[in-house]
Formats: sequence, structure tokens, C-alpha cells
Amino acid sequence: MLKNAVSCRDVVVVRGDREVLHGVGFDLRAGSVTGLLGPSGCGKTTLIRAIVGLQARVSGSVSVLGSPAGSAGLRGRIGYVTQEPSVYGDLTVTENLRFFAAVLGAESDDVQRVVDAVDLRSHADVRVDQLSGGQQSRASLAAALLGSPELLVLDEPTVGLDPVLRRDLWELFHRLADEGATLLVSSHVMDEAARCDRLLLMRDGELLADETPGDLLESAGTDDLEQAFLTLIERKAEAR
Ligand SMILES: Nc1ncnc2c1ncn2[C@@H]1O[C@H](COP(=O)(O)OP(=O)(O)OP(=O)(O)O)[C@@H](O)[C@H]1O
Repeated sequence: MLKNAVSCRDVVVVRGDREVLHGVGFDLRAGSVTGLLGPSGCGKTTLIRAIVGLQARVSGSVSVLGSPAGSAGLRGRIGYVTQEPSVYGDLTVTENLRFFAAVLGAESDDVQRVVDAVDLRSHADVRVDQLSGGQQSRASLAAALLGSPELLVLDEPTVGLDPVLRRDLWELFHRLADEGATLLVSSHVMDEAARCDRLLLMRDGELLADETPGDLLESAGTDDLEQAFLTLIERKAEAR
């Protein structure tokens, strides 16, 4: 098994006429849950798109499961959930998942497994356009879990979910990691950071920290992750 599922070195991305990532480098250890945190517009989605191979104008190196990001062989090995629902509104949850399972070549009993995993059993036969926003997000997540991908990249998967569901989903993320999957989960919400094995903190297209939550708190001398992030920003500004 690879030690690192993802390795990024000196990643620079230009979007429009602006450089939005300015030389980002880090590794994602296989079998871990890493949180990608930072304010709106700091470049989280851009970095995620570079990892899943969808971002144009990327320089530096992005290696995913031992291959360059975007390699054809990676397609079935990565599950990617965007901020937009990625399932069809006019199909039921089960119909969507059967369709995606067929496209991916996943076993048909995998559909039941992923419906259970995201706790959508009671709505499995409801059309997606009749589900709440949080239920639609869970349907998209279920589609990404089909075929048990080795790398799961989730862009704000818990937005709009209640605390009980968020807790359940984080438990699911750790269960998947215990089974060997690697997860990168972006979030705005600092209280989710504590649930990660490791944190990547971004600001203005740069990585401010790549640490465990415990180390981050210790180095900032606080027991509050939000405060730790602010302390890091202040230190960075002073160092300039
Ligand atoms: N299609 C685009 N063309 C040009 N610039 C873009 C495009 N999409 C995003 N950007 C810019 O790239 C930068 C990073 O955006 P990105 O979507 O990666 O941020 P983010 O951290 O994911 O934000 P959020 O948390 O709000 O989703 C922003 O300054 C944004 O304005």
C-alpha cells in the first residue's frame, strides 16, 4: 500500500487572469481523514479540482494514488462530491445509484450498502427533486461511495445538515478511513476541524498549516481551533 495517497508539490493554479494557488505542497497519508479549511475564496475548491484532475492551468506536481492527477486509470478509484448535487432530480435515489453503479461497474448490492451508509433508507424510492437539500447532498455522497473508491474528496459535505447527521457522517468518514480509504474533506466550519486526523489550513491561496488538530492548538497556545487559526494568520502577517 502507498504511504501517501496524494502528494502535491509547488502547486500553482491560474484562474482567469489571476494566480489563485501560489505554490502549495503537502501529502495525504493513506487511510487518514484530512480537513481542508479556510475562508471562502481561499482556494479550497481549486485545490480539490487539481487533485481530482479537473482543474486547468495547474503547474507543479500533483500525484494521486501513485499516478499524475487526471490519469485515466484513476477515474474509478476516486470519489468526488462537489458542492452541487451530482444526482438526477427526476430519478429516485435508488434509480440514480443503480445507474451510477452500472456506469462504474460496481456490484448491484453496493446500492443498498451506500444507501444505508448515508442513512437514506426511508427515502430510497423518493425522486431526488423531492428531497431536502441535506438529503440531496447525502444522495450525492452515496453515489461517490459506490465501488469503494480509495480516495474520497468531499467539498463541504456537511453543509445544511443537522448536528446528529453531521456526527454520523463524520463517524462514517472515519470508518471508511479505518478500512483503508483516504479522505479529504473541505469545510468552512472550524468545529469540524477537531474531527480530522490532520488539518490543512489555507488562506489566500497559500497553506498556512499542515498539522494535527492537537499540534495546531499547542503551537497556538489555545484550546480553540478558531482562535488557533486566527493566531496563525496574525503570526504570518507579523512575519511579512
Ligand atoms: N471560474 C473561475 N474563474 C476565475 N476565477 C475563479 C473561478 N472560480 C473561482 N475563481 C477564483 O479562485 C479563487 C479560489 O476560489 P475557490 O472556489 O477555489 O475558493 P474556495 O476556498 O473553495 O471558496 P468557497 O469556500 O467559497 O467555496 C477565488 O478568488 C475565486 O474568485
